[in-house]
Amino acid sequence: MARTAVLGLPRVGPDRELKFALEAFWAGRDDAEALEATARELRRAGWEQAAAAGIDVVPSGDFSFYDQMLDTAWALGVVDGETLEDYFAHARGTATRPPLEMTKWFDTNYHYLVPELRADQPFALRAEHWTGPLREAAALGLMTRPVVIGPYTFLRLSKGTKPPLSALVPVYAELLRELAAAGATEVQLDEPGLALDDVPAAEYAEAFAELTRAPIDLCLATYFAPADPVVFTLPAAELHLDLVRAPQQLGAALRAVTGRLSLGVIDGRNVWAADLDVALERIDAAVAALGTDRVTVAPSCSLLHVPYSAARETGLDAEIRPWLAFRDEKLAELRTLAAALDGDRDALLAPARAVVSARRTSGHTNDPAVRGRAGGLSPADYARSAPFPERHAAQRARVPLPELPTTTIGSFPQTPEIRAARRDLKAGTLAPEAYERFLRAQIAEVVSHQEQVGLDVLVHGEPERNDMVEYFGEQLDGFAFSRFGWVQSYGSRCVKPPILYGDVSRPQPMTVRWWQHAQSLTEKPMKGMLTGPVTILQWSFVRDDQPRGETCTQLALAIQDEVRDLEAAGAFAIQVDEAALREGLPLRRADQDAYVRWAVDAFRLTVATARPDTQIHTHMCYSEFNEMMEHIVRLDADVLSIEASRSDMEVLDAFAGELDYPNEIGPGLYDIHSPRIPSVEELERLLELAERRVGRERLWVNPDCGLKTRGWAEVRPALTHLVAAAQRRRAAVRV
Ligand SMILES: Nc1nc2c(c(=O)[nH]1)N[C@@H](CNc1ccc(C(=O)N[C@@H](CCC(=O)N[C@@H](CCC(=O)N[C@@H](CCC(=O)O)C(=O)O)C(=O)O)C(=O)O)cc1)CN2
Ligand code: MET
Ligand SMILES: [Zn+2]
Repeated sequence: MARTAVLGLPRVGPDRELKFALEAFWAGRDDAEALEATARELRRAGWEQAAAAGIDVVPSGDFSFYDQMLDTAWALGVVDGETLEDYFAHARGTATRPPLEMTKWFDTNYHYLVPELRADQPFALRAEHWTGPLREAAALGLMTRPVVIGPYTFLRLSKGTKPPLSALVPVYAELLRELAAAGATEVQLDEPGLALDDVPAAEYAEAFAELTRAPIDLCLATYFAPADPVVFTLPAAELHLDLVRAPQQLGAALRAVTGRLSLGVIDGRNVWAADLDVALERIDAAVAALGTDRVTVAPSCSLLHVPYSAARETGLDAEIRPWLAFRDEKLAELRTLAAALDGDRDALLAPARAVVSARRTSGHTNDPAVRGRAGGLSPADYARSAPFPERHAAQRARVPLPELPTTTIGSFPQTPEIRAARRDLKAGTLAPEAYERFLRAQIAEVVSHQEQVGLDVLVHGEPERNDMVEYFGEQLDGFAFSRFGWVQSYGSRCVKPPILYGDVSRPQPMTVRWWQHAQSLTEKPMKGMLTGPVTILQWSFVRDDQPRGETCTQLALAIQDEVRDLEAAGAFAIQVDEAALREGLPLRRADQDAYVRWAVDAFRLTVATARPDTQIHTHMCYSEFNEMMEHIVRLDADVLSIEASRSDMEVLDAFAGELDYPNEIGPGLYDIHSPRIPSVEELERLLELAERRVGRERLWVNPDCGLKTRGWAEVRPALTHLVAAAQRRRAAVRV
């Protein structure tokens, strides 16, 4: 019999129990024992539910209080400490120590903490990080498979002067021996790093061979992209491949593997009920080549990236809900697939087939008006009507700004008061008119604060938005939104990605009335604030029945309608955030060009209709720009704000190099992810560095991202210092 396996489970809890337990612990409202108890309960529920769903191989050791990379660094002795407080200090920083850097986990919206290594890095194993949960599950009567981030992926995702792979082999070998001694018969080595370019194949093969000496089966798991072919030659007891992202690998794998093959046929990154016939075609091919005993049926990757239960979403359109599969439904799909291998296939598959065909033929997925508009686009529709120098002159003539204009990225603190008002609105205990009044008052406060501080280009603060993507998803046609569909973004922070199921259009203005209210309160220019098409696409669960580029064009046209309406209402500056542009980049170089082309085109299309004297801003965070400068140039935004604070303005080298980025640019002067308040002197120094790199004429002054996660106690002084630093630099001699 083919077996079923799961690579990892969601861990934040169906009602974000872990989030609330963490925040209670951090705030000192609960002790470590309470947090541990919540964690144990979440692990137990996850294991038991997976087992009850008929999953043969249930993972352990994938649970984390914050992040699995931090856990690995902790358990390998790369970061120090003893207590939970010590552990969280690495994640959140302390008064005296900054946290580890945080960045995107491959091309997902999950963030991991980046361990920093030294060439002579010592390692010291804390095997109990994995043996503990293994024994905990065993005590519940469940045999689990420990999940360990493999040595190559750990090394590749770390920073600093890295030791050679061979330096990690002894500590991993010791871990494998400990796991075997604790009763594990197999271990899942997660190596998504082997799905990136430039894998050192020979070095990896050598390290892997060394690890196979341990008395335990090694299940090597790759996902998110096609694995480097070296994996087919390794003596792994089992090899896992992501056949959703990279089905083309199957043929080569079937010819080459000597152990078991784990087929990632259920999408672990998206929420659609699977076409089980497509999955079975792959499973059948594997069974024919290897026999059932050597086949495992699994999701493509860990289920960390999907919510818990679609069945719970009773508020969804009754036509659409059956199209969805979250964790629970995916577990059931695995079970059905395994059963279908030697059961009555037609009977078993009938319900899933009905869903797939209903979705395919639904009127929801096909709006002729949207299709007509997208189909009628021509190259001229993707360009502003005047080149940057002309636009620049027209914009300065319309609104004179000082040198080094100051602004912010959009959001102001999402205070508990704001979140509570939204909760009360949803619960029906706050009337819509009262909520509206409350938000208008919030906006007035944000505007008055910015005037007091002396910023030049203001924002309304985004208090009406639960999230910069979800807010737009809720107002666009073609989207559904869940109630409980939370997915971990980092630490205790979660997002609820909207579900893009159909053709997208904008029935009515989404932000104009908030903008009008904000602008009515000030003489200063008020920026319109929109999320761009690529970021909406990237941070939503997106239909998989047409190319993402096509969906993105529809989004661009919908947001273009909003740009037009903001402009008509009188907005001088409109910001279209593309925070996720870089993150959407495919992992393999071979696929990157095509993506960047349509992604940049989508941005251009969104803002193309703006008049020359309308100033288009965009914002990007988490961006390594060096390898994509030409594309950033092609965005042709009038003003671009980017994250730069952590690198001492080094990012700006890319903008000052041979390309000589022509438009205006606002390097983020301080890191909003940290509660630290930057001093005037420090900001002034960074501004001077920036000036040296790109010149004063093109520079804007701003933080590196929105302020929504910060409190007012931090925001007030930080912005005051920012404006003071700009004033000092204006008065200083040009460098
Ligand atoms: N989609 C997306 N991806 C992104 C980012 C982003 O902003 N959005 N930024 C980066 C990641 N950064 C992030 C920064 C903050 C949060 C964040 O604050 N998330 C909130 C949830 C945001 C939200 O939707 N809030 C709802 C409130 C939902 C909620 O918790 N409601 C409570 C009640 C609220 C209360 O009483 O306090 C309930 O229902 O019980 C709202 O504002 O309306 C959280 O985890 O706490 C997430 C990601 C990259 N990826
Ligand atoms: C993650 S990018 C955030 C941009 C958004 N305008 C904000 O300020 O929150
Ligand atoms: Zn940002």
